[in-house]
Parts: sequence; structure tokens; C-alpha cells
Amino acid sequence: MTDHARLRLGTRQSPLAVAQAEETRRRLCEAHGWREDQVELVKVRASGDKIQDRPLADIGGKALWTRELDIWLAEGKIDAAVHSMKDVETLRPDSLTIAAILPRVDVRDVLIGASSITLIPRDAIVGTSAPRRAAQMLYHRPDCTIVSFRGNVATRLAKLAAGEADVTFLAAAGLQRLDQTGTGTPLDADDWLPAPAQGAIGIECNTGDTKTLELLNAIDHRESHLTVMAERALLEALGGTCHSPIAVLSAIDGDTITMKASLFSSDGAERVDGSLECSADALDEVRALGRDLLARGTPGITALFEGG
Ligand SMILES: NCc1[nH]cc(CCC(=O)O)c1CC(=O)O
Repeated sequence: MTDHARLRLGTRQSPLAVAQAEETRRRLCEAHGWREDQVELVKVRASGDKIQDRPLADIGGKALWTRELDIWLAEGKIDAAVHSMKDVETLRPDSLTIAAILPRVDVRDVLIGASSITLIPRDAIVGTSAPRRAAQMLYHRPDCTIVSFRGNVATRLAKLAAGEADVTFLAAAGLQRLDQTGTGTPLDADDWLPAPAQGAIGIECNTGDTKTLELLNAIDHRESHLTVMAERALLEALGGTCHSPIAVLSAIDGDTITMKASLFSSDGAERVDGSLECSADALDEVRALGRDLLARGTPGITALFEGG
């Protein structure tokens, strides 16, 4: 650590990841009265970024986004790591703690290439590698064909421009953080539920590192933390992986969480919905919703979660 740095913040190298790390640095400096150079950004190349040609679900899942940063934390080369919470595996080692969640921004998916789902031309090619987006699309538009579309935001926009697909999806949060808010059409989150924890930035540190835990606690946003944890509790109850088409959105008002969730079969032909309202600390009720969704699931849905 350079002698003036108070905290070494690890991040992946993609422009979105770096923008998220810069936001984290800005909030830390604001909370602690530090100069910008007192938070050192350490850019780490993640396996998920190295392998671009195959769907993430086939090559090791979300762990590929966190593996390198987990190791750098364990080896003490960084004090904290910044993640898109959407990309963080449901089960994390006890040695790591999600110490802060920043204020969640726009949770919606943005449709790029058409102004609404119904106005997408017949038999269109849809570029997405997210099982949830593929299943939602096929649920609404079974005429479409899904093609795999990996890569960072710029790469995916370039693939679309090159005609590899007619439409694609991006998270509004990612576009916002890259100053590209004018791009595409945001989809109403009530009809088109986002991924668990979409739009939330989380910062992890070593569980035993009380000093860093305390520094990060100062930038934790309680409401965002509680909704993200509730959505992750649902994933846990479902045994969900990134193979599983799970859509969920929760909101918090005071101490009350409301949640809407849908599970899909991979081909989008089957869907089961549920909702709940509970106290923010009653995550058992969220887990019960997960079990209820599975109990009501049709064969194409439950098959995806067996042994998950
Ligand atoms: N899976 C990649 C990923 N992880 C987080 C975001 C966007 C930011 C967020 O949702 O917090 C994206 C890009 C996308 O889905 O368009």
C-alpha cells in the first residue's frame, strides 16, 4: 500500500466495474473526509472477463466474477472488493462479509433495438446470455430466437450494431453508471421483473477485519442492504444458480418489505408467480415464499431447481 492510502479497493477491470469502484471511492472519501488518493483502486482481471465466448452458466457461473478478488482479499493484497451484487454467488464463504450496499439505482432492464416487447418484429433474434432474460422473452414472445451475447456493455452494443441480433437487454443501472441513460427503452419493473439484486453495488471485506468493516459501514445504505439481502434469501431458498430463470423485485417502506417473484422454465412456456409482504428482519417468510414457489412449480420449472 502506498503510505498515504487508507484503503485498497479491489475491482474488476471492465468500464462498468471501474465506474462502480469510483463511486465507492467517492462515497468513502465523502464519509471519512479523505482525499481521492487515499483510496487506492486495484484493478484485477477476473476469469469471467477472460472467457468471452461461452455462456457464463456453462463455464463456472458467478464465481468467475469474484474468484480473483476473493483470493486477493484472502492474501491481504486488497482491503475490500466492489461487486455488482447481481453477480455475487448466493453462498459466500464465512471468511467474507458483505459490509456495505450502496443506494440502489434503477433496477429495470432496458430493451435495446425496439421500443417495446410487443413491437419487436416477428421471429426476431434476441441476444442474451442470461437465462432469466431468455425465459422472460420467450414467455412473452415465443416466436423469438435467443442467441448467446456475452461481453461488457460496449461489446454487447457493438454486437447489436453489427447485426448479430435484432434486440438485446442491458441493466438500466449499468447504462446509468456509464452515462448512457438515453440508450434503449426501460421495461416497467412490475411486468418485467429484474434479476435478484440488480442495480445494487456491494462491498465485501474479510470478516475478521474490524477496521475495514467499520470504514465500510459508514457508506452502507440500510434500505438497499435489506432489499438485496431479502432477494438473496429467496435465491438461497430456491437453491438458485445462474442457470435458473429467477426474477424478483422487492421494495422497502420503513420496516416492511414487499416482494414479487417469478420462476420460469428455460423455454419460457411455464411461469409461477408469488408475492409477499413481511417485516424486513423476517427472512424466514422470504424463504417460505421460495418453498411455496417450488411447491407450485410445473415440471419444467422444478427440474431446474432440483439439487440446486
Ligand atoms: N451480468 C452482467 C452485469 N452485472 C451487473 C450489470 C449491470 C449493473 C447492475 O445490475 O447492478 C450487468 C450488465 C447487465 O446486466 O446489463
